[in-house]
Formats: sequence, structure tokens, C-alpha cells
Amino acid sequence: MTSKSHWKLLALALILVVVMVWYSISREDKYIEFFYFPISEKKEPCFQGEAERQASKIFGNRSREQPIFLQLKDYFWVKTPSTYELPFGTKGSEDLLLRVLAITSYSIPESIKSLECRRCVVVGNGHRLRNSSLGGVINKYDVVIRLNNAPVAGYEGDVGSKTTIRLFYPESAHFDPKIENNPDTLLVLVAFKAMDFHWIETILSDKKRVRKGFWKQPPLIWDVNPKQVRILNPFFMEIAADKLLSLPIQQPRKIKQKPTTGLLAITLALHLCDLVHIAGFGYPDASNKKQTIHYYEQITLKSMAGSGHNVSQEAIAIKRMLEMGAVKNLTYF
Ligand SMILES: CC(=O)N[C@H]1[C@H]([C@H](O)[C@H](O)CO)O[C@](OP(=O)(O)OC[C@H]2O[C@@H](n3ccc(N)nc3=O)[C@H](O)[C@@H]2O)(C(=O)O)C[C@@H]1O
Ligand SMILES: CC(=O)N[C@@H]1[C@@H](O[C@@H]2O[C@H](CO)[C@H](O)[C@H](O)[C@H]2O)[C@H](O)[C@@H](CO)O[C@H]1O
Repeated sequence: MTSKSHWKLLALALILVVVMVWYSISREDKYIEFFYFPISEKKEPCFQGEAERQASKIFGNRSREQPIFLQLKDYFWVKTPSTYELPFGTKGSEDLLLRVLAITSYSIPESIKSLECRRCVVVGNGHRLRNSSLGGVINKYDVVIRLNNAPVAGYEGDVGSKTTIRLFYPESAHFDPKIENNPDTLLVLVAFKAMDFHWIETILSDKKRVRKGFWKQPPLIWDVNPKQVRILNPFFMEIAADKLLSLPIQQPRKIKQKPTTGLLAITLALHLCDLVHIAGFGYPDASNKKQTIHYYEQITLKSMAGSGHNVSQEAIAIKRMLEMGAVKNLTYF
């Protein structure tokens, strides 16, 4: 090869790299995977109480006394008064809730309780997990928190196969609990409206299903053990909205502004764990209309219009938590 064609080849390669870098910036996730190297599989040192210390800086000390899951005794004997209605409190939904708490459970499993230091990872549903090869790293955490209908089957290499906790609501419960979870996965209901309690009651007690009152038809059959179901304390939704997003808690609007389930899960993890890592968080830029948002399906930001989320505000909140060291990110942000 002549030295002239050598230079031509080199110039072509350089142009290709420049185009790829430009494309990765403009299309966000599309090519960034090529430049992305997963972090080492070595376990991070874990310091007992560290996440709680960070949480108190963000959320204040009020959260220390709050149970993670709602308990029957607080509604059966004492009738805990709540200032807010769902999704920020339980005001007005107490009777339905009482029936659900009578058939479900509230304990934190011994396998989590007995850990000297709880290493947790919150797995968001973002597209940036695709081709991340983070499955092995994710599986090594003591507690793996997943969200909604995010699949593991077929994606084990990128997202792992362990699920300790899965947050869901009726409209997001379209997953096979046996295939996408482990036998002991805790299924944690995030209630947004009274009908959500009604749905779980009909499913678990095999009562007549109700079809009205949901923005999307929830499953009519859902094969789970009621003892694995927990009800998330709406207090965590309240503090995520208030302290992370500065949202008003009392909102007259029909579609309430609220944190995404992922941001809620990070809030929960900061109260349950000693070390909190996150992966798969981050939406494309609003101008990026073509970028798919999930690692498992082809939908864009358009699908979220009218869902009551402010993803740019959430990105600021997550960046703040990353900067102060409250959480660490396994993917890029
Ligand atoms: C159409 C629609 O309603 N989409 C909502 C979906 C949908 O209801 C479920 O997937 C069930 O099908 O649920 C949401 O979220 P979703 O289930 O998409 O994702 C779970 C959480 O992952 C984080 N995420 C996701 C994608 C992405 N590109 N970046 C991210 O950071 C977010 O923190 C997100 O919460 C939800 O519950 O929050 C929020 C979405 O608005
Ligand atoms: C697709 C959409 O915009 N749905 C909204 C629904 O938003 C979703 O609510 C979920 C809780 O049920 C969860 O917060 C999810 O992240 C949201 O995307 C609104 O809550 C609902 C209010 O009536 O209206 C639906 O159209």
C-alpha cells in the first residue's frame, strides 16, 4: 500500500470516529455502548448506616421512624391518621387498606435483616442497560430492586436474574410473577389510588374483578403468594415528591405531578440499605424523539406524555444525589 492510500485510510477512520461520537451525542444511547466499559465486579466497601446518614441530609430525620411497609396494627388498633390522600398518604382509603393488610404481610425478610451491611442496587428500566453486560455485577448485590414489568428472562446478561424487591402498581403488573422474579421476591405495591388496593384484594382473595377505574387494564389473573406482597408506605412518595422534586403535595389537578417509580425506589433504598447503587437511569433529551427509552421494548418519550412526571427535574435530583455520594451509578448519566 502506498503512503498516500495509507493517509486516506487513516483520514477515513478518523472521520468515522468523529461521526460516531457526534451520533452518540445526538442520539444519546445509540452508539455510546461502543465506548462504554462496565465497572469492575469487585465488591465496594460497605459502611453500616452510610445511606441513612446521606438520607437524613436529603430527607431530614422524620423518615427514621417510618416503617418501610404499611402494617396492619397501625390501621387495625390505632387507626393511624394520615394528612394526605394517595399517592402521598392513606387518608380516605383506610377501610380498603385494612382488608389488604389483613391478607398480606409487612415484615422485612430475615435474609435482608440479618445482613451486616446491605448492599443494594436499584435497576431502572432505561435503554442504557442494553448491551451493558452488567448482569453479573447486578447479581452480586444483596438486594436487587426492580421496577414495574421490567423483564429479566432473555436479558440476564445485561440486567441480571436476581430480584429481591419489585415495585409495581396494577397497571404495571403485566409480568409473569413466576418467570420474571425469584421464588422469594417481595412484590411491593405502590398505591396511587384507592382502586389499587381494591385490585390487589380481588386478585389475592379471588373476588370478582373490577375493570373500571384504571388508566390501563391491570391483569385479571396474577399468580402470587399473598405473603410475598407488601404495601409501600406512601410516606416515601411524599418525601420523594417534596424533598427531591419540590412538588406540592396537595394538588387539585386530575393528573397529579409525582415522582417516577424509579426515583421512589431510590428513596426507598436510601432508607432500607447501607449502600445504594443505581443502573439504567436516565431519559433521552426531550428533543430526541426517536430514541427508545426501555431496554426491552421500542417506545419513546412520547408514551410518557401526560403521565405527571418531570424527567428533567428528576435528572437534576439524581445528579445531586450522585454528586453528594449518596448513590453511585453503574451506567452513565
Ligand atoms: C406509558 C407509561 O405510563 N409509562 C410509565 C411506565 C409504565 O406505567 C410502566 O412501565 C408499566 O407499563 O412506568 C414508569 O416508568 P418505567 O416503567 O418506564 O421505568 C421504570 C423507572 O425507570 C427509570 N427510567 C426508565 C427509563 C429511562 N429511560 N430512564 C429511567 O430513568 C424511571 O425512574 C422509571 O420510573 C413509572 O412507573 O415510573 C413511568 C412511565 O411514565
Ligand atoms: C400513560 C399515562 O400517561 N398514564 C397516566 C397515568 O400515569 C402513570 O401513572 C402510574 C400510576 O398509576 C405511574 O405513576 C406512571 O409512572 C405514570 O406514567 C396517570 O397517573 C393517570 C391519572 O389518571 O392518567 C394516565 O393517563
